[in-house]
Amino acid sequence: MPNTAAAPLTIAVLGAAGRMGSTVCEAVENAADLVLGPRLDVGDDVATLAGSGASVAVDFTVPSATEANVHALIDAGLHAVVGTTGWTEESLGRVRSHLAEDGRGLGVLIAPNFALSAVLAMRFAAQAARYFESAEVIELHHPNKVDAPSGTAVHTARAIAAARAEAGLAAGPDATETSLDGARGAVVDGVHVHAVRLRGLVAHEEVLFGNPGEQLTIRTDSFERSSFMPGVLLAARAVPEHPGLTVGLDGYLDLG
Ligand SMILES: NC(=O)C1=CN([C@@H]2O[C@H](COP(=O)(O)OP(=O)(O)OC[C@H]3O[C@@H](n4cnc5c(N)ncnc54)[C@H](OP(=O)(O)O)[C@@H]3O)[C@@H](O)[C@H]2O)C=CC1
Ligand SMILES: O=C(O)C1=N[C@H](C(=O)O)C[C@H](O)C1
Repeated sequence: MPNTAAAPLTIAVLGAAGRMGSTVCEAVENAADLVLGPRLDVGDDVATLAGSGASVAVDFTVPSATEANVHALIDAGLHAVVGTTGWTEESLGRVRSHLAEDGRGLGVLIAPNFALSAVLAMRFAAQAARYFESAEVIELHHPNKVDAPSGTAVHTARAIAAARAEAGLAAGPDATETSLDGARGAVVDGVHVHAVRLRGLVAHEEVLFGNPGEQLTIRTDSFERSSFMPGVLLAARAVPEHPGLTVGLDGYLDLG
């Protein structure tokens, strides 16, 4: 929904020179109801955003910087939309506490993936998880990606694990003895996650489910970073209306 408030929302961008940050700047500039505010990169002080006219900041930086950025944004009185990966239950908890202590009703959205196809894939995977003996996640990305496994894959695996636990499912069958470390990928809450890095890829994920005699594959593909922009802009417009911490864009969508 476009922002129809009297004053257009001014959006600051952190990591503005990066692959995602530069795409966000372009998308904001092309949105009639939004104004592009300060663009921050390495070495810029987030505190300068206080009084800059920006009310929302979008962060696509690096996992090692994003938590400090969010705390600084809260101190500066800005709502935050965060796509950067690397969040843990502990770091999310610290943001939740900071927002409660701050008491100004600021909103923070932290989402591992803003592409609608990925949001739906995560939702469908969580729904399917209870019905299959086996579940594994394969994420496939461009080779310049700094982290592995992807934030989306971690989020997907955690959701599958939670749904399996709720349904009382035991660990998936696996009698393999590995002769090389890493052969079975990383294990996130009991779910195996495999990371592929390949030139030509952008951002992709397959969630594999298996039962005797049948399989289900859920796949999402982002071929271009433009795929993330409708979700980022939706979040930037909506975050002032969602005080507190929200994890996942589905928290702003009516997915039923
Ligand atoms: N949620 C989603 O839908 C998506 C999430 N992502 C995630 O977004 C993040 C960024 O990805 P991507 O754009 O590809 O990465 P890039 O490396 O292209 O961009 C990151 C940018 O952040 C800058 N930067 C690093 N530290 C800081 C800091 N402290 N303050 C401000 N800027 C900083 C970097 O500068 P420099 O290069 O000079 O270090 C760089 O310009 C990753 O965590 C990625 O996983 C990516 C795509 C979609
Ligand atoms: O670094 C990327 O490119 C992406 N990062 C996010 C992640 O780690 O899940 C989202 C998307 O997969 C693209």
